[in-house]
Amino acid sequence: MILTQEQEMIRDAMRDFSRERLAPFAEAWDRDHTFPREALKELAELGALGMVVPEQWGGAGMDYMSLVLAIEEIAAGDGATSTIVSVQNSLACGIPNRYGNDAQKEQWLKPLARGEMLGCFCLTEPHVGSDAGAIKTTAVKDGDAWVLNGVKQFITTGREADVAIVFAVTDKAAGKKGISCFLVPTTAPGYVVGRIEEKMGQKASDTAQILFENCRVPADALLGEEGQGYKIALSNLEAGRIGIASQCLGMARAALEAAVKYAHERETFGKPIFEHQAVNFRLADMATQLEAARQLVWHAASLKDAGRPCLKEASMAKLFASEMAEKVCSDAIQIHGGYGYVTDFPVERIYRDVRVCQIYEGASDIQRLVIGRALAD
Ligand SMILES: CC(C)(COP(=O)(O)OP(=O)(O)OC[C@H]1O[C@@H](n2cnc3c(N)ncnc32)[C@H](O)[C@@H]1OP(=O)(O)O)[C@@H](O)C(=O)NCCC(=O)NCCSC(=O)CCS(=O)O
Repeated sequence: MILTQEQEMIRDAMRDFSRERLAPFAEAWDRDHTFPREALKELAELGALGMVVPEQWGGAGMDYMSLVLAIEEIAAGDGATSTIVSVQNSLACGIPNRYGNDAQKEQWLKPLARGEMLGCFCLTEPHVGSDAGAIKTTAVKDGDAWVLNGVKQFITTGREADVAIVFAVTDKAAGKKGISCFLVPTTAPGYVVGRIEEKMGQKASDTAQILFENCRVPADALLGEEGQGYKIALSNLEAGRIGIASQCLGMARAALEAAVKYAHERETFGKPIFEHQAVNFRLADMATQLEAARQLVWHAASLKDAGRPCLKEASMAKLFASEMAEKVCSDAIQIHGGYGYVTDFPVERIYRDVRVCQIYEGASDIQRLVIGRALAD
């Protein structure tokens, strides 16, 4: 697939930004659990927080291909920042962009797309992850308001967000068709930030448990139709999964580049290890797997840009890219030997950061389930 000149320019600008403003700080942010607020502000100025939202609604009006290129570059600098950016674009902006009315777009989408606000996506619950249709959080109509009660789990940017997109049951008898979607300001009384998870990686991005304790929002907080929530969640996870797959490309590329550099510097048996065929072949396999994943991601993004269905292709891209990335990052550690296992080199952090890509926004086996179902059609 050949990129347009404009797409190449976006990629190059993001690459420069990532090298200067993300990569040099990623280790310290990880160590100190620092939320990258300043970097996000700068990314907002570059239009990277609402890339595919039309300009009319505060976005950059770009295509999905540009978004995946940007996410790859951001992830190459810092995996945690790329998660925040991916969730912001695909879910926090993606859902109101697609389902919001004009008033909701004015109030929420514009500041989200400009990056003046951050958003989070509250679907998963402590006992409900893959089986998303089984959520228990409720929203009950009370006069002119909705009152939400329940607990959401593993919410990216849950503590830092200004607005949450929340899925709750409004009609228990209707099953999955009784789930609705709400825009909840995080300042609403009853939006309570619970535990902040202590994670294996991506420590610069906050992952929170969110409690809804009689959280009262006005009637116009309902996003889309009552009962449409499950469909809204699943249809946007499709774009979310392309975003996660792009992150995998960036992190795997950073690990590959670190391994190539180290292989040129490190000598054994009288020559750089790059010249040992065992190492060179390993690097060749890593580069090939990475490129194969990139083609899947670009294919899914190009279908999305063409307005064509891409549920299966998005799942294929996420499945392959996330499993590829863990293997490439593991191989990068292997090439570094003992130095790959300590924090002096970036591959240790990247390996920890990339692991969750096989889990969030639909675990690998959920992607297999979606792909398998498509084979039956
Ligand atoms: C496991 C599942 C795939 C099971 O799905 P279901 O069988 O329960 O649902 P379906 O019957 O397939 O679909 C229900 C309904 O939605 C419509 N639908 C589905 N997909 C799309 C789509 N891509 N575009 C448009 N519409 C769609 C479908 O046609 C049905 O409509 P009708 O009823 O026919 O009218 C599913 O539960 C699943 O994907 N599970 C995984 C959930 C998941 O990924 N969770 C992660 C959440 S996010 C996270 O972890 C962190 C977020 S963040 O980083 O903070």
